[in-house]
Amino acid sequence: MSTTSLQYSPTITEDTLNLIASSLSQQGHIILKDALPTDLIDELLTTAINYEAQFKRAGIGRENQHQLNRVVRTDQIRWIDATNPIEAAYLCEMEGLRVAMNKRLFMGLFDYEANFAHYPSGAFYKKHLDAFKGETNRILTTVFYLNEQWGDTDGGDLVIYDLADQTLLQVKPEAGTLVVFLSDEFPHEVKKTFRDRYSIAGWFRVNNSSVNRADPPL
Ligand SMILES: O=C(O)CCC(=O)C(=O)O
Ligand SMILES: [Fe+2]
Repeated sequence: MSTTSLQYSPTITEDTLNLIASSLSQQGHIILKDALPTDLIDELLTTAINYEAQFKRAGIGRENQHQLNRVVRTDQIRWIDATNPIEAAYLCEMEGLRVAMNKRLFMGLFDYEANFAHYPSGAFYKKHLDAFKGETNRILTTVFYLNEQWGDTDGGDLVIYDLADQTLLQVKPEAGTLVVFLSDEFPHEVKKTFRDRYSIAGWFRVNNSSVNRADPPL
């Protein structure tokens, strides 16, 4: 089936979903190679490149901290547009993952937000956590890579640490690789890249009203 079809259905198998669930519950992270169909990867990469003009400098925290932001990260992002069939196909895959993790791990994941990211040569993202315990509705991070034939000297590795700052994993941003980890447990960084590096970063979230708010309100 064409990935541009409106009838797109998720392709991740039950076996793989079981593997993801058991790995998340035991280690809190998983790296999957060749996670999605190659024609979808190609179309996502083409989409990212074609919409280059819409990418904006990525920020962290408040806008008035932009100087600081440039020290922390130098990538450019564009939020996923669900009206584009290619991007909708990616969201459909992630929706399958969301439902499967809720069913297997009772995670209560409510929705998903995601952006394309472009790291031009020289770009990086210093070590950070995507979420802080009790302060966020981001629960589970996903990163999906779109880069064909990533070489050993191309840089741009994702390095994942534990909360004691020990290196756990080093991941090449190779097309088809999907990384999933608990957002508040794994500091991570993107090493300086030496060629254009394209990815989709996303976060499964719990319902906002269940975080940071008294229930019922006082
Ligand atoms: O692209 C990556 O490997 C990770 C990106 C990341 O950490 C983020 O966008 O929060
Ligand atoms: Fe991150």
